[in-house]
Amino acid sequence: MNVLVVNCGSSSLKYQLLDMATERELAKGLFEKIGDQDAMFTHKRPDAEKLERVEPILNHKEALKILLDILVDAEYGVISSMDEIDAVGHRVVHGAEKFADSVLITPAVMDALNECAVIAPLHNPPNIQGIEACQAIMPNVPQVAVFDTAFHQTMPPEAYLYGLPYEAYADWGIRRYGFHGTSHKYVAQRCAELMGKHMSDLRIITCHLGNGSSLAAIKGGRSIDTSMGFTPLSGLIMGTRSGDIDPAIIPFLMDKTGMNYQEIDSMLNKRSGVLGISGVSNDFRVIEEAASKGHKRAQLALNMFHHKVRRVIGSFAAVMGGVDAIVFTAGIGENGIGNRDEICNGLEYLGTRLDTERNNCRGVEREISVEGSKVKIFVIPTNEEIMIARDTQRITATLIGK
Ligand SMILES: Nc1ncnc2c1ncn2[C@@H]1O[C@H](COP(=O)(O)OP(=O)(O)O)[C@@H](O)[C@H]1O
Ligand SMILES: CC(=O)OP(=O)(O)O
Ligand SMILES: [Mg+2]
Repeated sequence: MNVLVVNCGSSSLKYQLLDMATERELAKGLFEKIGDQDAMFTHKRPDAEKLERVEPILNHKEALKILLDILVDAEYGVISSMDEIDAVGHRVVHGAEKFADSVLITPAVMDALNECAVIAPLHNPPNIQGIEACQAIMPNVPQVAVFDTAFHQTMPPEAYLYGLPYEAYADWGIRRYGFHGTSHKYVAQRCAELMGKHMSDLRIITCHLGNGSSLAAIKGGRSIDTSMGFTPLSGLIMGTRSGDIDPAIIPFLMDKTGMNYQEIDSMLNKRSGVLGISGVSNDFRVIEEAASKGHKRAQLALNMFHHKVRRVIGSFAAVMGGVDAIVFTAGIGENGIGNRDEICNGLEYLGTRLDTERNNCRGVEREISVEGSKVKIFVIPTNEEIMIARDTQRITATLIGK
């Protein structure tokens, strides 16, 4: 069975085509800056030259058309006709309490996704556009939605409820949902495999540190707490998102500056985080470069990020009654050698001992704690796509008889 995995961001589309008999990656690629005149398209199959193009791409539907043309292209293609795509799996960021598992997309599911879009305005609308575009182009191919929120549905109420009047939850569904669940689940499973243990015997803290960042406390294979909340805005300080702030700051700012709630929302989501603190960039590579040249606010942004990650690690060790392993993943977690070093510096009280030699790596799967460290530390490149493809196969297998 060939599964196409589609991950639509606000201005990007990442894809992978996988042969599920062997879980082999047939092709993968990325569209960036969709909507711009100079949108970028990169496509790669393991045995061929990488294709890179810059061209105007209007929207996600157009990106999907280009993608399907390339998949059957004589030079860069990997299948001879679109009939060889058996199913499509989509990343959907917010599924609220409606979805504790992946689902086959039906008209009723689409209605539910549209309802959830209200609480994930940055993420769900592009996810929905991606699904609709695929339905228009491949009307007979089954589509599956895989939710960032699903893995965290095991959190107990004391972890997911906010200290608001109970009606906020009962009437409006206001609670912590948590995100990046597919990534947290994948790296926790790999961590258990690398340790030669069952997830049920382990307490793992997974650190997904990318443009959006979140940590999860995974005890006995279940997410019992996570740093993101009702939306992906809360928790750690991120690229452009503030992370946790005192909610009283919002009415205070509205009163003092005359900003309306849309302006506040835009400030918190797009102009805050390490970008807002450093004034330099949301990209950690650029911030590190500036800090190394003595830019004080760039260094401050890095210090704040490390401090906040350490703070959450400490609190998650507390809620799990200890920790057996810490895993770093996503762009910064996989590549940020200095970031991992700074974060682990001061965690020794938990029983962690980072090996600086082993930590000198990027994008590889490896243990980075010293031999015999009581708490193991790992770098594990995430693979949300394989998780999405596996769920898509599981859910559509009987339907398409493969
Ligand atoms: N070598 C590196 N060192 C530090 N940070 C890096 C490195 N490579 C990538 N990153 C960071 O990873 C982040 C993007 O992570 P990623 O997981 O791809 O995010 P997203 O999926 O949210 O777009 C960027 O902020 C980038 O700075
Ligand atoms: C949920 C979330 O924050 O996703 P991303 O990191 O892709 O922005
Ligand atoms: Mg990501």
